[in-house]
Amino acid sequence: MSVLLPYKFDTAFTYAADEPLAPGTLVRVPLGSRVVVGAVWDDAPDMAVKVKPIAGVYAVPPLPETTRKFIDWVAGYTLARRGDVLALGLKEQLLVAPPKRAKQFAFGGADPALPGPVLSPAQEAAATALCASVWAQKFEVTLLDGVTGSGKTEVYLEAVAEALRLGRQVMVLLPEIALSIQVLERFAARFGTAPAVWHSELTPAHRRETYRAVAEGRADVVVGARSALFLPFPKLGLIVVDEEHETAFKQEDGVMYNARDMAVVRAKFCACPVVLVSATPSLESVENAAQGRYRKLDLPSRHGGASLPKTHAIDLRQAPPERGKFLSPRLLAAMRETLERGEQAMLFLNRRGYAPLTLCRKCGHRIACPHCSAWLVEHRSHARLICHHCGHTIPKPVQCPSCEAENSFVPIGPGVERIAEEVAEAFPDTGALVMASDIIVGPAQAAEAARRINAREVGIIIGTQMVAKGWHFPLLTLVGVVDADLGLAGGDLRASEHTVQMLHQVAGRAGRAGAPGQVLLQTFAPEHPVIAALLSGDLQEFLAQEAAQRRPGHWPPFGRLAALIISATDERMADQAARDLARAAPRGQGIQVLGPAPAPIALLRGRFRRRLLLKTTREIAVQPLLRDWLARVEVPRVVRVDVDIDPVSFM
Ligand SMILES: Nc1ncnc2c1ncn2[C@@H]1O[C@H](COP(=O)(O)OP(=O)(O)OP(=O)(O)O)[C@@H](O)[C@H]1O
Ligand SMILES: [Zn+2]
Repeated sequence: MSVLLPYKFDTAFTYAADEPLAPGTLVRVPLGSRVVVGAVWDDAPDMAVKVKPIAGVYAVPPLPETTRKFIDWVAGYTLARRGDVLALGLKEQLLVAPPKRAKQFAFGGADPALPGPVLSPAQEAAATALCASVWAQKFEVTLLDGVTGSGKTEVYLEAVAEALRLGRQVMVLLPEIALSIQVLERFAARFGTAPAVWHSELTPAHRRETYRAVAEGRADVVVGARSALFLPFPKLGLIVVDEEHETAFKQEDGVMYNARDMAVVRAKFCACPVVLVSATPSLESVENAAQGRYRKLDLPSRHGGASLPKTHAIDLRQAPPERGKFLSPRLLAAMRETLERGEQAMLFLNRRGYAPLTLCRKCGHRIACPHCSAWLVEHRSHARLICHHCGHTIPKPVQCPSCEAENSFVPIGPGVERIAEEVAEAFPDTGALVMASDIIVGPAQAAEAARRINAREVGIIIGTQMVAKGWHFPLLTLVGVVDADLGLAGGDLRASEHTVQMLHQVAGRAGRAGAPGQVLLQTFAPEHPVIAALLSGDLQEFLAQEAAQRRPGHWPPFGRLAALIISATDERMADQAARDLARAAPRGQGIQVLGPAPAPIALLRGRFRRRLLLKTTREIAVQPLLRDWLARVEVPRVVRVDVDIDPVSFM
């Protein structure tokens, strides 16, 4: 009998059992001197080896065949070891039996018969189409593309209700579930009970109970982060990926997978529909819809007659802020008017901390991280300088290590904390709230932030990307983007696309209820295509331009891309390995290898990093090329080669 272990092995091991066990059965098996968890797998056992007996069987339902096939497929696609993929959903701690007296708590019981809102004709049409797919129980991908505030959530909740009526389970993936308190509340309101949740901040006991409830089919609606994909649903009937364009769906370490794409694969194995939802869909999904691979449903207007916010640029070359400040007079005036009307304003700056750079004003020395090619970022809330890549932190130095001047360090540029300081000076009587991932940590704090905003204790919200998505604050009518040009620099393939998506999403928080919204973009480049797209609101035209730029060079989604990241603590070894790999690179029609080049973050956590990119035309699969390539080059053990299929980040 072969058993796959959730550790760094690609192959399943062979064990003996007294009686045959069904594939997927979760077992305890000896491994060296330990006893570990494993899953009976579908591979043929290796008869040549002397086998040990299994040590025990867990009283948990076996991993369904759809889950096992999915795990094998993800490993094959991402070039990860199968054991590492299995480990994304199976951990020993999850299987510990619950204490005898533990209360069978609250899973399932979502009631699809409770009434939803009365849908508009456009919403109704989309909901009916989705419900028909759910009812048919066959694989189909739908892109639900609707403007911000058009009621996409209400529409997919109807599809969830349909799956529940059929007795099926539903998986809803959200990019940042720990912060998605408002979405969870809407599920609870719609179905009379809170959904099961799955994310990294659950307590071990909560995880264990949730795992069991999913495996036993008791958890009917699971709202989760990307790792929910690997839960052992026995009767999955619908997958929803909300905010499908979000880069947070890409796991960047360990098994590098894109949960949006893998959700489509998961649905295929389960023969169920999958719905990708966004107001700013990715070029990938738009192209898939254009090619007829995905069905597209549109919601062209906001619910209840609310209009989309008007967007204007503030040209900082003509109307700069006061010296040493970051908010222009026009933005400050708009904030004042908004507050006077009893409405709320939001300032967006995608930079945590107080200042991104700290510099000695005597000698120009900048404080960098010793382990990364990055500056340390000052966080006044923590009274420290912090590396955003590795977490290295020091108190702000009193003396410059370079010229020994005292108290000579000055902050350069703004982070959200510095904007909050400026807001406090300009609006001393208005409650302000900073929302950033190091300040609002976890679901409880997110809920408290939402409560304070809704209770009007807060007039001005200052936030990073955390505030961009999903939130619905009825009184919020003004969004000010402090630095709309941030994110455009750098050669990232999708820099423009991602900037448009993020800024359009944050703009979409304004004017969602009665009062009209307005968006002000502070920029030095109002003529830039990204800013122009935001001003016109014509995202289709923008994506068409993006497509026209990417198509000729076979850049995704018009070709395939994989990255090799070569890293070592010794810079020369990283260079040597990168050169060796480059020399052995695959060649041929439709294949191109770029690099090696130092990665944009050339030093990360003490490792020097080099990158190679493999780009092919669409009809060429990159996995066999990569397998063959990596097998032909011997790389010293101390050099790590990470393979990133469909890279999202180019850092
Ligand atoms: N038919 C309806 N009846 C009553 N309220 C509705 C209806 N449709 C939408 N709403 C309300 O309008 C608001 C916006 O809807 P929803 O959040 O579903 O939009 P969305 O398209 O998911 O937004 P976004 O992409 O900006 O997050 C919500 O408060 C929602 O409850
Ligand atoms: Zn660092």
